[in-house]
Amino acid sequence: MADLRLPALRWAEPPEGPVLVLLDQTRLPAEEAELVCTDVPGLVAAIQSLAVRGAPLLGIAGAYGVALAAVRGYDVTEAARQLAEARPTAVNLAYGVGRARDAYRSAGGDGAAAARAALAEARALHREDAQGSERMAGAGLGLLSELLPGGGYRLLTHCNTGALISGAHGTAFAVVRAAHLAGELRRLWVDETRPLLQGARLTAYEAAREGMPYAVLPDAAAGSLFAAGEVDAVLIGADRIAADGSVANKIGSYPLAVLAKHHGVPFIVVAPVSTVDLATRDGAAIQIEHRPGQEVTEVRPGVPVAPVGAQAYNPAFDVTPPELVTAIVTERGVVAPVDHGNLTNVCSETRSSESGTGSGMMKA
Ligand SMILES: CSC[C@@H](O)[C@@H](O)C(=O)COP(=O)(O)O
Repeated sequence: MADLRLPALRWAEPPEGPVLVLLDQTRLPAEEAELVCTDVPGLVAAIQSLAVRGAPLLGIAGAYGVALAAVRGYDVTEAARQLAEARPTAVNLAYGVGRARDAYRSAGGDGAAAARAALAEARALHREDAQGSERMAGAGLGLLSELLPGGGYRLLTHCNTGALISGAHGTAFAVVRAAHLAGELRRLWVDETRPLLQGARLTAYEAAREGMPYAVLPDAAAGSLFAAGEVDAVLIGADRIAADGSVANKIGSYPLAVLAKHHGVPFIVVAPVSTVDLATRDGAAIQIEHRPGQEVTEVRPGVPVAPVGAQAYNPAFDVTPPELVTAIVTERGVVAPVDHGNLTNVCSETRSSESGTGSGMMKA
């Protein structure tokens, strides 16, 4: 079964008024339950609790959140500010919020027509994400066949990057899925992704629904897997890519990049151009979200594993420097991140170039 029974997110207009309906990711895989957001504080809470999460979907949710504020007659500027600040690392959130807010302002900044413009922009972003996901899947599969001509890939992924974070099949997971559909996926290694288990709970859920050959491993077991020669490539998504090609992604991505380099394995980042932030100079300038210590000291909310009062270090993301990244797959093609001109070029490509799914490294 290819697709989720419930979409990751949908706009609905029941008689009581428009709402944004989220598939509550905190309850997966035990149950597919929806969470209905009627206002911006509710959506901000859903973003912060990770009921809705993953960089591309945060952008889409943020855009719909602005539309929700607009159609319900709230202060759109303030709503946009609250949404954009809900989580700091994934640049897509501020990007999606900004697009809907700008559309609202361009349509007069008040009233029904402006609200319709914000909603239309959110829907456009949602569609673009779906189209971009398909292009990344094609480009990523092309890259895999170039890098690993023998086929039969054993791929390692981290966190969750599939249909749960996308209007289609996601970022890195869309490439894995394309490999599976092409009959070339021998094994998907799924990092459990401590502490919130996006891999064990969500990626395994998606892989199972797709009928993939997959196995979950503790993050700390990745080294032994590389040492045993069981990994052909690492595929991850990104929350923000700085101008120098540094990649912020879920905590635990950087150690995988170091392992991949040590073992001569390609480390591939799959992300839409909206994740590239040319205004952030380098990795050191990326703001990393730090989350409550209880996510580490408790095995689940209210069930402690560490002694009472234990301190915790709980960054949600880390930064992988460009020299450890083999390639960045975008919807506009594949770039080598160490050459700074490549990222600038791929971001400034005209939309007409988006029809291409070429997997060749773009020249700076
Ligand atoms: C979904 S594409 C890339 C990233 O957003 C993803 O890998 C990730 O790190 C998500 O983190 P999360 O804290 O679950 O929102």
